Amino acid sequence: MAERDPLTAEEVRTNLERWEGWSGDTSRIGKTYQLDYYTSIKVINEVAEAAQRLQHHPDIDIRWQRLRFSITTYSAGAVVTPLDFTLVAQIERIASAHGAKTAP
Ligand SMILES: C[C@H](O)[C@H](O)[C@H]1CNC2=NC(N)=NC(=O)C2=N1
Repeated sequence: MAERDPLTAEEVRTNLERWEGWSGDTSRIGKTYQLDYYTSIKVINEVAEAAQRLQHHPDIDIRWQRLRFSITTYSAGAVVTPLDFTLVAQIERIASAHGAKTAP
């Protein structure tokens, strides 16, 4: 299984179960955090560094008290791949280090 090979629906489901608040399907996965704007900017900066290292970049939506990441592998045809979950792990590490909670 190469990092940019499409995951099956079952593989996506199994991977999603490991990460609180992440949801999606074989096309895209995402999570919304409850986090203040200023701290979200710090999180985004660190996630951007991880994205550069991985050469894999999340779509990001930032609002006053919400920060949402949405991920797909465009180069594989906008499907979910193992690389997306590698990025999830990085986002979770950074977000939790800044006290981010799963949005209700
Ligand atoms: C060559 C490689 O596909 C591209 O450089 C990278 C860049 N970052 C990327 N980010 C995301 N989300 N999906 C991609 O397919 C992707 N491709």
